[in-house]
Amino acid sequence: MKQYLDLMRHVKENGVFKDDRTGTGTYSVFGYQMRFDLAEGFPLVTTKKCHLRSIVHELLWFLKGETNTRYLKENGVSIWDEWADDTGDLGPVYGKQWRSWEGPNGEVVDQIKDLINEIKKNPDSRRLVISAWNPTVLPDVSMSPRDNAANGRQALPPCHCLFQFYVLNGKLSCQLYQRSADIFLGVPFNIASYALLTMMIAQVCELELGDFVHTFGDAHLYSNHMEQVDEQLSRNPLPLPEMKLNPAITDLFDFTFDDFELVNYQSHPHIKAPVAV
Ligand SMILES: Nc1nc(=O)c2c([nH]1)NC[C@@H]1CN(c3ccc(C(=O)N[C@@H](CCC(=O)O)C(=O)O)cc3)CN21
Ligand SMILES: O=c1ccn([C@H]2C[C@H](O)[C@@H](COP(=O)(O)O)O2)c(=O)[nH]1
Repeated sequence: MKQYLDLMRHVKENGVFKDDRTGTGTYSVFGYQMRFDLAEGFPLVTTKKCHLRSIVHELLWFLKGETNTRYLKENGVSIWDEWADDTGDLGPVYGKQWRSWEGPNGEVVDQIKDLINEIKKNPDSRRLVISAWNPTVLPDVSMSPRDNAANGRQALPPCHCLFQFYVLNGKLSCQLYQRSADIFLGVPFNIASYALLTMMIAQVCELELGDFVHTFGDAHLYSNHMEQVDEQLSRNPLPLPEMKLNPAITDLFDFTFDDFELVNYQSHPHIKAPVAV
């Protein structure tokens, strides 16, 4: 995961102090790109121990089209709790936009289902795009995330907001545009999540693995993560683990937690950091 450490080092060395919505303060750069060849191993950060369980459950939760933290809580995942209202609602976040985007005339679009059909039917298409960015449901900035969720708006605007697939020589690649990136806490999750989604889609579309390309808008290090960043930069990356998917699954929506097996994950110890809310 040299790519991830290079990003961290780049922002530490070139980032400029910038205030942010949470009041924490960040060191920020605008625009950066990383590339991972998914055939070379599963891109899970090795310079700190990452909790793959949370990542897998969060992705399955998006794919179910759910936007309430109930499923996550039932599975011991608490990463979205700070933004949910008292009933666990987050408003129409990722799951809603991916699986049931509402159009102006009441039509409902299942972007993921349509994407799978299109990859199978028309792999050369340049329109294999999914957007979670829906301006009609963005939060009202005068309200807290919880109050927005309680009022039917997104608790937070999507950070990983647009992604595109690309098929060449029987290999599936994916590029994500992430408008805002918490490099220490969020990005290891985002890389692993999209790598996994690409592997799942490749399997059900009978394609080999290509690249995951990760493109950033505002890539930042929170000012209260700098000690953790120095610790992580002092560590050497270890060989990448391997991710095995249950080969019997042929429908994207049939994957469950037990269909994923991470093998040979060697990592340095976990590093704790506070999340900016
Ligand atoms: N400031 C901020 N950073 C984020 O990465 C982020 C948000 N806000 N808001 C929405 C989601 C929630 N995400 C989160 C939230 C918390 C962790 C976190 O605390 N991770 C810890 C513990 C992991 C676990 O419990 O499994 C870590 O060490 O990675 C990670 C991603 C990603 N997003
Ligand atoms: O998947 C995610 C979700 C969120 N983040 C980070 C990026 C920012 O630090 C915050 C969101 O705050 P905004 O003011 O809406 O940009 O969460 C992430 O890195 N990955």
